[in-house]
Amino acid sequence: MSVSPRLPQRQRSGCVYSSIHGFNQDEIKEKLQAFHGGSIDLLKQDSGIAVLTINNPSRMNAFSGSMMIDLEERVSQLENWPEGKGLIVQGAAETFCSGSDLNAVRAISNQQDGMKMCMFMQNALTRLLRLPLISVALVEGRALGGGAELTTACDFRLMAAGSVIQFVHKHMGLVPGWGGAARLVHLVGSQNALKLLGGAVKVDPELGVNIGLVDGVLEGHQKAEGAAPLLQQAENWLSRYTKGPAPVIQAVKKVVLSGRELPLSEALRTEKDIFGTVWGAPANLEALASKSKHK
Ligand SMILES: CCCC(=O)SCCNC(=O)CCNC(=O)[C@H](O)C(C)(C)COP(=O)(O)OP(=O)(O)OC[C@H]1O[C@@H](n2cnc3c(N)ncnc32)[C@H](O)[C@@H]1OP(=O)(O)O
Repeated sequence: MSVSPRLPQRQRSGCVYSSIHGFNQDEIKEKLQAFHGGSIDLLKQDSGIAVLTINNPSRMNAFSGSMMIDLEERVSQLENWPEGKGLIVQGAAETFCSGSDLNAVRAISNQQDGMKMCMFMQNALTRLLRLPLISVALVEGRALGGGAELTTACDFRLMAAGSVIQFVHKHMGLVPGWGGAARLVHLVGSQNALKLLGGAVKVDPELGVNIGLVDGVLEGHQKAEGAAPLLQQAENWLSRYTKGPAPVIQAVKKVVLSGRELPLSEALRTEKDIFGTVWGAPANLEALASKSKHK
């Protein structure tokens, strides 16, 4: 999907890096493929809400190399989903994601491979954030390192009671490299981002809400007798924003995206173009014919 007609070429494809940056996707894919295990599973539902599951429970849902490739492929599938409106990103087996698979990290710890992996994941997560779907990370258990970065590649974050988001990079002698620092600054401001990264702070739901990282707290079964399953709670939470026809919901996401990423004049022109796709379109004409009141 092209984000908008006015984004620069490399943003139009959703990617940050291409061959002009010396990035060769096929080359790094071949390398990543050697580190297998786990999967990224995609379930597209009739409701227009898809569920993306990080699935590598024996390693606390750490990202193997093949899972990085899976992620990129799932994002491509979501970019080509005309009926899509929303996306929930969750981890399997009651935990979110413990970041990069440390076995793969050790094997590609040289400078060159590290840069390539970094560019690959930045591209994939930037495209995830730029999907014309309203996305939410459902954090249950731990979101560590790259897992914490992944949560920032969604529009919203929901945390189950007792969960933790932690940018542990400093403890690994690293900084975020999957775009998580840049996105974190946008979400919580540079002061809070500096505290979270500099202190490798454990963000619980209360702190997350206070600093604006987290948009809602869900009750786990353990806490609230009879509480709905977390995925159901997340779907209910998201459905208030995805109610309506897909072209309208996608247009909502696109105008916000252009406002977030583009300088004002460009964002305004892009908004005009996106407006043009919904003006006089079926949902608009239907609403006009029904003389709906907004009481
Ligand atoms: C730019 C990206 C930067 C990054 O993401 S760097 C990676 C950052 N993440 C980490 O350092 C996480 C390291 N892991 C941990 O701290 C702990 O395993 C963790 C997640 C708190 C869970 O602790 P526990 O509940 O005590 O469970 P455990 O340690 O026995 O783990 C269960 C099995 O999962 C494995 N595991 C967890 N995180 C992993 C990872 N990132 N890569 C590879 N394997 C990982 C862990 O080795 C263990 O496996 P095994 O049972 O010993 O075979």
